[in-house]
Amino acid sequence: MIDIEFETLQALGLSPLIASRAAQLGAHEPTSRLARVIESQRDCFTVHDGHAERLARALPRLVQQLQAGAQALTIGDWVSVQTDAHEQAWIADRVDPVTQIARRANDGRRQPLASNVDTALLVMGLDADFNARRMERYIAMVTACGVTPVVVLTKRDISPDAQARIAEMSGRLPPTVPVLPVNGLSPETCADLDAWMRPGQTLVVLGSSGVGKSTLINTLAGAAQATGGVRMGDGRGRHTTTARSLHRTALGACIIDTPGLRTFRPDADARTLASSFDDIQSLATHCRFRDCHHEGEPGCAVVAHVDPDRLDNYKKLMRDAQRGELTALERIALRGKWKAIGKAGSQRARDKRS
Ligand SMILES: Nc1nc2c(ncn2[C@@H]2O[C@H](COP(=O)(O)OP(=O)(O)OP(=O)(O)O)[C@@H](O)[C@H]2O)c(=O)[nH]1
Ligand SMILES: [Zn+2]
Repeated sequence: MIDIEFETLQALGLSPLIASRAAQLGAHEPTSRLARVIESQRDCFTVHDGHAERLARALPRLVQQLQAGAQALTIGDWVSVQTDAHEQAWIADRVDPVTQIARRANDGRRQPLASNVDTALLVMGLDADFNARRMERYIAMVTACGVTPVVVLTKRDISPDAQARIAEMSGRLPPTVPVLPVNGLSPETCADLDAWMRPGQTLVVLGSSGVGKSTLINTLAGAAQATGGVRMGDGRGRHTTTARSLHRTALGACIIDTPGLRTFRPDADARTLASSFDDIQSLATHCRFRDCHHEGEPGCAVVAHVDPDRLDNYKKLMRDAQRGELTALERIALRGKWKAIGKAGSQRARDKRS
């Protein structure tokens, strides 16, 4: 069995659930240690075992095993690391993640963004970046992964439309989703986020490029230096967001930085995605017709109470997700059908002209 120093590793986000899963990993080697992936490059990882960080590669056996399950190692994963005779560190096993945020790449492949995350800080600027629809999609994506969404609206100090935009966002989201307007540069932001930053917690920061993700992390982690905490992921004291990295914060939580993320295709089915629109779903039970499409039917409770743009966004997300659930063959058949319809249409147009 692998040796686990719970207290030491809790500072890196180890929870009792992950520790019990890790305890079931076979220790192939006496040198095996539990560690967390705190930075991921292309095929090399920085892992931290609570004492020191080091570079490690994954054993080809593990890479193949993960690939077979459409998985890959990613930042936040807990792994067992062994050292060979040349002092090279190898990742031999991975603990099944408790949560994982993933998206679908354009080619349909599953792309994990971060593992073992409790809370996602969904960062959006109150300036030109502001887009409530995109925020709803972020919320659906992380909720579907079992991660708690917290909306962080940055640049409240410099945006003339801040008040109206804060009201718009809080007005259309269900009250279960916290909306926090902040000035990411101000240390007061730490207090606003206090509730999600307890020791053992892991947060991920998601949002478009330039919205203030790094600024927020610097503010949250910066205080760590004052209290003697360790800042990880970047030994040079300068922050770059070309790769993902995990940082410790003053309050004991870990926080994962990601490069700007504008578009994503959620990796979840329609029903799972719908869970972040439970306001719509519970209102739908009050519609007069059981199969109401909320498109102007009489006695529709949804249209009467939900922001119309939010409802549109919900419908679009459901359509996208259902499309995503089609198998490759079904997609080809569907494309063939549309092509045939298009051809028939242009033939009709030609017939008309001649
Ligand atoms: N006034 C003000 N400026 C902010 C705030 N948040 C971020 N900024 C500024 O916005 C710019 C972009 O912030 P970053 O933290 O680099 O943005 P990012 O999201 O990490 O960007 P990427 O690394 O490209 O993904 C910087 O000049 C910050 O100083 C805020 O709340 N108020
Ligand atoms: Zn209805």
